[in-house]
Amino acid sequence: MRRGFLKNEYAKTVTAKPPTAPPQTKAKQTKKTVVKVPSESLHNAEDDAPIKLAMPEGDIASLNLNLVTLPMPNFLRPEPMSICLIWPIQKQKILALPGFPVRFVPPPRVLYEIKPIPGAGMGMVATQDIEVGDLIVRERPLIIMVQGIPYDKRHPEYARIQTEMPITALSEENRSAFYALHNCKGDKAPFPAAGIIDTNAIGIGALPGFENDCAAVCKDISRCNHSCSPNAVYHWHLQSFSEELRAIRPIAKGEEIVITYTPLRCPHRERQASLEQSYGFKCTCRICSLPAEESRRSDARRRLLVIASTKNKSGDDTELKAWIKDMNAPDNVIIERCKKMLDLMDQEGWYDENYWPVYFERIVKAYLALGDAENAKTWAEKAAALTIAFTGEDKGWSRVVAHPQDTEWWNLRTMAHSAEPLSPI
Ligand SMILES: C[S@@+](CC[C@H](N)C(=O)[O-])C[C@H]1O[C@@H](n2cnc3c(N)ncnc32)[C@H](O)[C@@H]1O
Repeated sequence: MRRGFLKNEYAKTVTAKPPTAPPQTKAKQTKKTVVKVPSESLHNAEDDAPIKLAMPEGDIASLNLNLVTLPMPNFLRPEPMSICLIWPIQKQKILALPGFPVRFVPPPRVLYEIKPIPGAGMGMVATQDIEVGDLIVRERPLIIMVQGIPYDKRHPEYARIQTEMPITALSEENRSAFYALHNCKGDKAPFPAAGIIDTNAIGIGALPGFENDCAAVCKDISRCNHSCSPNAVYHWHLQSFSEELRAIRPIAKGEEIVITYTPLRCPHRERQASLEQSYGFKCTCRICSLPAEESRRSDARRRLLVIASTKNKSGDDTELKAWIKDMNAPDNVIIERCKKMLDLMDQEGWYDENYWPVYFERIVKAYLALGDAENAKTWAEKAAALTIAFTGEDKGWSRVVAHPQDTEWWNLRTMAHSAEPLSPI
């Protein structure tokens, strides 16, 4: 589960496009700033086009990887650092990023503890109530490396030396923290560090300069256990060179903080097989513990969400625009349909970044088009919290909360209808 980090496209203002409006509204129009309702998929390509290096399959270790401390020790501003095993070009590109690095600021409050979880080793547990979007952890990873290095089959000895290099370079405290992490591969791993990396590494996507994904091992985030109804999600923030973990559902004090290790769109049986094979455990989360009939319903709900996502795309306003003009369509038709989809997500406890944004976007736009500021704000607030949870930024939702009347959707349906000629008596 890996997302690119997005540029804030929505912070900029644009000149108002005059809506189709009755004459009296037109007369009052002045040029004003229009607030945009965010409507972009949360997925995005990396800004920086990676350079393609000719890399023979399975021959990773023979190439010239460098051991680098990033962001770069600054003795005037001591901060945690990550030991990285990356290509020289990546180091150059990262250090050349404008404004890099953004200062590392730890979360204002400690919201969790790491403690034993029955049947699941250690895990992360909330020590306070946590709201959607709240920052739970911000961490500079212990180590970062190009994926696949420990398992270079053509040069197994060299692979071991390379993998252990960044671990050797860690401080004694961090090295102990690394070796204290769980190794679900046991003797099946070619060497212990490979098993620990395999069990705990988090995908952070490609770093600038090279197209292959990198993986990070973190002291605390790597302690999060799995659930098929996760209440938290992590994302990589390149500018501060840190991994953030945020809540995607309210988490009560004492509740375990859980993420997903596997694609949640897959049916129960496939999820179980993948977790067993890659992480050596049988998932007993709420969804995986459902009786057979209920479990089939859960699979069907997930399938429905996947199918619906192929038809409903963020930023596609065709349906909304047709509804705005259609006098015969009920006011709540789009809102109710979208709420049903969100209800399926609630039942599953599964908020997938590919699925929820489009429904929030449509609900907010529909309420705006109806001139219902209160409901538009309530839903835009929820969308802001979830967007922050997945990306660390609100992407412009807070502006919609603050200025619903200044959005380009405001009152569109109401105006379209009041502009209709009266039907003859
Ligand atoms: C990244 S580690 C998570 C932290 C780990 N529990 C520990 O003690 O350090 C992944 C391992 O945790 C265990 N684990 C994670 N989620 C689990 C779950 N839902 N049920 C049982 N074991 C789980 C498995 O042993 C898995 O290989």
